[in-house]
Amino acid sequence: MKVLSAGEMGLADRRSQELGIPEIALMERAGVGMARVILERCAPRRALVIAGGGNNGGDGFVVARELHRAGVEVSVLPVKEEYTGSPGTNLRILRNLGVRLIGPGELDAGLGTAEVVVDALLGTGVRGAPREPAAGLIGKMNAASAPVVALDVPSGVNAETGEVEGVAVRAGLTVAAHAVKLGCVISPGREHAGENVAVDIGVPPEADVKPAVEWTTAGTLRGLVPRLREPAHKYSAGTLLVVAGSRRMTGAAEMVVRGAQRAGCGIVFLATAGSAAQSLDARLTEALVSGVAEDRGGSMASGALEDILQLAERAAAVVVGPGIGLGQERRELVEGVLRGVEAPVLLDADAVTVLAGSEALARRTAPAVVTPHAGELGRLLGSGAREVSERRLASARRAAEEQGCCVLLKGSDTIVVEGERASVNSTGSVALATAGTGDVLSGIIGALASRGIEVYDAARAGAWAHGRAAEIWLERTGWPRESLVATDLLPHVPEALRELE
Ligand SMILES: NC(=O)C1=CN([C@@H]2O[C@H](COP(=O)(O)OP(=O)(O)OC[C@H]3O[C@@H](n4cnc5c(N)ncnc54)[C@H](O)[C@@H]3O)[C@@H](O)[C@H]2O)[C@@H](O)CC1
Ligand SMILES: [K+]
Repeated sequence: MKVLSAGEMGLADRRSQELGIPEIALMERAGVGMARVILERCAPRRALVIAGGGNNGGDGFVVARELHRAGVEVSVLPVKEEYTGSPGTNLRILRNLGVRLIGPGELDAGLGTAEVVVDALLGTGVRGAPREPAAGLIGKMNAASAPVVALDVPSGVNAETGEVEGVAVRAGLTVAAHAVKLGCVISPGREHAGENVAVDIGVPPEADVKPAVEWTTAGTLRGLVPRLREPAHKYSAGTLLVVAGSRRMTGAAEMVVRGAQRAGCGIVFLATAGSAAQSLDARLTEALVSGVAEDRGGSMASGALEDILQLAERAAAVVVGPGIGLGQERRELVEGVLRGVEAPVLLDADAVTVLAGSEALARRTAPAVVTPHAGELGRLLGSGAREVSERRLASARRAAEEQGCCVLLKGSDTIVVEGERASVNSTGSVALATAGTGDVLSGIIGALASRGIEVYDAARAGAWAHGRAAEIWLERTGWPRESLVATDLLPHVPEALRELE
């Protein structure tokens, strides 16, 4: 699957036209391809096409003609009085064919009988929140009982960013011209798009564009994760220090360690609160567990820093955060690790939260990666979870710039940003929305970093393998996705990583 931003698609389109391919030829191939997908997937007897005033509406007119040609009873609602250019030509053909054109007054009846509603209202040309009458039409489409297929982009979704400023169509399927639009793989646009499919519209390779934001697939990662080379001993295979857990939170530490072990770490050291060490040592037979100083609540104390830095000297990477708890002492501990550890450091969970307002991360020059979800990133940025959820790519970019580190923003669309580089992960499932999966992810990324992979690549490869492990679990068990628990991922991590060889 190819993913391009709206701007990149516009460039590919302009270049194609400069090479002499007429706009109407691109529109024709787009509409023909989109209609074929609709016929194959939905096989409707009656369809309603809602067409906007731009080229997205023009695609809709071609789709309507193709559905009509295939024997579907089609109604088309053109929102504008007068059409010119390629959309105008295609609307004229519909008139000549006697395809039923309806006005707003007949919309409810059309929606009531349609077996598919085709959203050709707004595409990549939308600017700002949908105005009337588009906004009202989007509401009607969302209230329809028939499935909605969006052409190119669900109307109202920003194809560049995935942001939704006002209302937006909720489609079951989005059929894009040439490439899936970036805004359809980034939340919340991703959820509005449903399944994404792209159809070929004849853009020649000479006109194509290399995307600035990578859609991370096995293909883009292949060869990145090295196989162990002989002779390997446990240290050469990657040593990782995990700083995690507290008296009341031992599971998080365990899952980070296990994730790292399955991702090929040669040896994992765990530094945890003294009172948690014994039980973790018993559970983690292959890890070297050290109990360090803790406060009265059973969380690691700032006085543990010296021991932790000593352990870190033997490690090629360090993961800090899961289950360590909050408060000033943890903040001092995390700041101390950022100051004192030269090896790549991954900060997750509580370690991200305690850094709100701290300058330790921004000051650090050695590699670092933070792996927050929207709430944690919202605290780090001081912008709040809602702002991050609504503007995910922009928020991740801002954090990466302000903190001068790699940022992995968790979500159905896991986004990884460092400097100018950005990527969106292609694997995963809603099954991952369960406790502890983030801990496993930290372990995987930490292990990859400990094996010498730079943090940006470790983060995107780790996210990919983590999502892929969930997919493999679903394929193998056939169980409902709600049933997945975080440790189910572990046996599938090696299989996922093997797909990258
Ligand atoms: N040029 C290309 O690369 C190709 C584009 N195609 C289609 O063309 C689309 C882009 O076409 P356009 O650039 O004409 O743009 P759109 O058709 O996406 O949108 C433009 C129309 O929306 C209206 N509009 C914009 N913002 C609005 C708002 N906030 N509220 C209400 N109305 C608003 C404009 O007045 C105009 O009528 C693509 O999404 C795709 O569907 C395809 O035909 C294939 C080739
Ligand atoms: K659309």
